[in-house]
Amino acid sequence: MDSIDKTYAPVEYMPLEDIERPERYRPGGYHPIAIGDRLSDRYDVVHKLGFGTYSTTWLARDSNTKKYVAIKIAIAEANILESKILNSLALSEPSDEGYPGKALIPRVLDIFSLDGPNGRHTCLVTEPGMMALAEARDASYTRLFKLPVAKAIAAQVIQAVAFLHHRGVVHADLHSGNLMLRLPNSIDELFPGELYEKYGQPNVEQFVRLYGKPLSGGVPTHGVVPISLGKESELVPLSEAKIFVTDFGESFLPSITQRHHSNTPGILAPPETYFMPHEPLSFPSDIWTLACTLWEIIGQRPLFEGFNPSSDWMIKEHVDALGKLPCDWWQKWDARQRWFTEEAKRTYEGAGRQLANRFVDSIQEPRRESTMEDIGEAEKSALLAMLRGMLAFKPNERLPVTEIIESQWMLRWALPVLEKVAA
Ligand SMILES: Nc1ncnc2c1ncn2[C@@H]1O[C@H](COP(=O)(O)OP(=O)(O)OP(=O)(O)O)[C@@H](O)[C@H]1O
Repeated sequence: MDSIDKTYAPVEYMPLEDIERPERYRPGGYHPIAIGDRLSDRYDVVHKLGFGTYSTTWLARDSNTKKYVAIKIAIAEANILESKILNSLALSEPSDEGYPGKALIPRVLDIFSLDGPNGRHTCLVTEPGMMALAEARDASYTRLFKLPVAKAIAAQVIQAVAFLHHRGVVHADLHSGNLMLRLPNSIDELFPGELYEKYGQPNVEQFVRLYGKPLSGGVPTHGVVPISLGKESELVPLSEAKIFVTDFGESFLPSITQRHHSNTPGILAPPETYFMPHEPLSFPSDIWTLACTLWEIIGQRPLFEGFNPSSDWMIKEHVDALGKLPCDWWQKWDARQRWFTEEAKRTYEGAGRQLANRFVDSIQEPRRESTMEDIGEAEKSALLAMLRGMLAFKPNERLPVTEIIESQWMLRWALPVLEKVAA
């Protein structure tokens, strides 16, 4: 979402695990919701699905259709471009033929506004997901998907990006927290009481203001821990390896909007954000982030690592994995001597991990240790060739998605598995 203040207010309330900070229920912030609320005369709030910087998302039962929906309630006065982009993607265009990725973008089922103590909030109604891929991995000890499941998911993410780029849209935040496993339709057969029996009653905790002060107006009395509808990543069967892409809050059309910054997590941001800050970002920036995200879907550890990393640390990661930067960028990078000689060799012997080592540490060994299928030699070459093409330093040298979708890895190893899911 564009131009929204991300700063956090000082701590005023007891923090609660897995619940949004109550400080963010303030004018211009979240809208207070309680389980059982009826929204827009139609949707009964049954549970909470999650929260982010710009919104809280609730599971509700649509009294008209008797189906469950996700209602994303934006912070007040937010400029919601997300619904405009989703609505335009939903329009039928003859050129969409041959883009299966269209089915992987959520349809906006309804949109309405809510007025409350913190302002006017746009509410976006879409299909509810089971859980984000990131959540399935976080719930798992191995942090791995079975290999066929990972391949089927990766193929769908590529198809989704192919459709978005075909329609002129850069997603701009393609991480595994924004890729959602689909819920089986059978969930709609459960009444809310049965849903609670299966997944547990909402876990509701009281918000407590520090120093015995009363809650500020606009803060709900209770917070709700999000429901867990899914399972650990390694338990996801191939039949459930169906996804959709969420959170178009960062998305933009390069033909209309000049975007120079990336709000995607630092470990996924492309190097042009550091070296070409005056050039607008475009489709290749999605391709870099897509490569990092495909790696995480197939492996156990991120491709590039860092905890709250500085840009210099990230560039060091890129050079370790992929080799020396193009000459002009190398000269521009003042911090290079902290880690490298002028030939881009590490100043400390043994330090630094190349792409091939990362492939072993992150993908092959963890898979073997978890007694899961690993990747054979021919597939490994095809996968690494595709990823290397996606990770070209200069954005204009990166593979476009039209070539990724036709890559050996996609055609020979990923799509055939995806076809089994559809069958
Ligand atoms: N359709 C959905 N089905 C299930 N859960 C959802 C859905 N949409 C959002 N969520 C949950 O809500 C969380 C926040 O949603 P989202 O990332 O879209 O919000 P945001 O405010 O734009 O956040 P940020 O930009 O900080 O990621 C997600 O991580 C997910 O857990």
